[in-house]
Amino acid sequence: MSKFKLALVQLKAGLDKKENVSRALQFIKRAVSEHQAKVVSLPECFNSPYGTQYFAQYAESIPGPTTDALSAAAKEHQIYLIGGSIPEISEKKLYNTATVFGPDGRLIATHRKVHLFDIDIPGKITFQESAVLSSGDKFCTFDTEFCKIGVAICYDIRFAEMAMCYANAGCSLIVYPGAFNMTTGPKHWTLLQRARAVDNQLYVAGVSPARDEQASYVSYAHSSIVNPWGEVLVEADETEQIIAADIDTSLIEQVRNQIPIMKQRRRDLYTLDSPLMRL
Ligand SMILES: NC(=O)CC(=O)C(=O)O
Repeated sequence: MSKFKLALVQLKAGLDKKENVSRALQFIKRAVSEHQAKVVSLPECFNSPYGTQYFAQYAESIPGPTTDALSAAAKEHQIYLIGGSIPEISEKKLYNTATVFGPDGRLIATHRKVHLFDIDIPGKITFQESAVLSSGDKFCTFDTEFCKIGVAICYDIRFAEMAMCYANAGCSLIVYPGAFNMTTGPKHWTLLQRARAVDNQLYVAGVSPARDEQASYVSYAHSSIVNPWGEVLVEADETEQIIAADIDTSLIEQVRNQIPIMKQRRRDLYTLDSPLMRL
């Protein structure tokens, strides 16, 4: 059983990459000083605007200037830092990639968005990440002294199977840096976080960029933290801010004992074992 403070930084990312990174660092400092956070997450594409036209222009290799800054921040504040995501370039391919740094500043995990955001809702939104990005082909979990944590990015949240694999691997919390939009966000963003939390009886956090009405892609924002009952513990509005909540792993045990779906699974009828999760 353990308890720790998780803080999410709902950052407003603009066109100036250096400015985005430097503001992210200021917010990380505040998350620690004002909320005593032990785990901090930034949003999807925190060092660039979100959009297929931006990925190549803002892409960096990992390690690179942005992730070097994250590593130093994690070490300075002695926290686990989930670096939202950044456009990554590797061997001429572009990825939407999250990095995770431990309290010693070491890169302990990376996640390349596995499910690319390709949708077409006529008259509302058409988006095709796969026109520019390549998808990742690995899952991402990391261990802390508090619990095991899973990371996935935005559209990945729509795939219940992935969250189940993370739960099956022992995660107590799944963090989704994500930038839902003004069409799908109001309908699905919080609902999906609550659904993944209830399906798996664990904590779920969604961390979004703040809304910028002038941007070509307008983020819904509303970062939130949901408990294993599927209750929203804290939810941001659309503005730039930090939200934080206690993650208490004893509640997971309690819920799983009271509603024991984890033990009642009919594994003779279906499988949850991904080869990626044989850790
Ligand atoms: N931006 C995304 O990756 C996902 C999204 O906005 C949605 O699923 O809706």
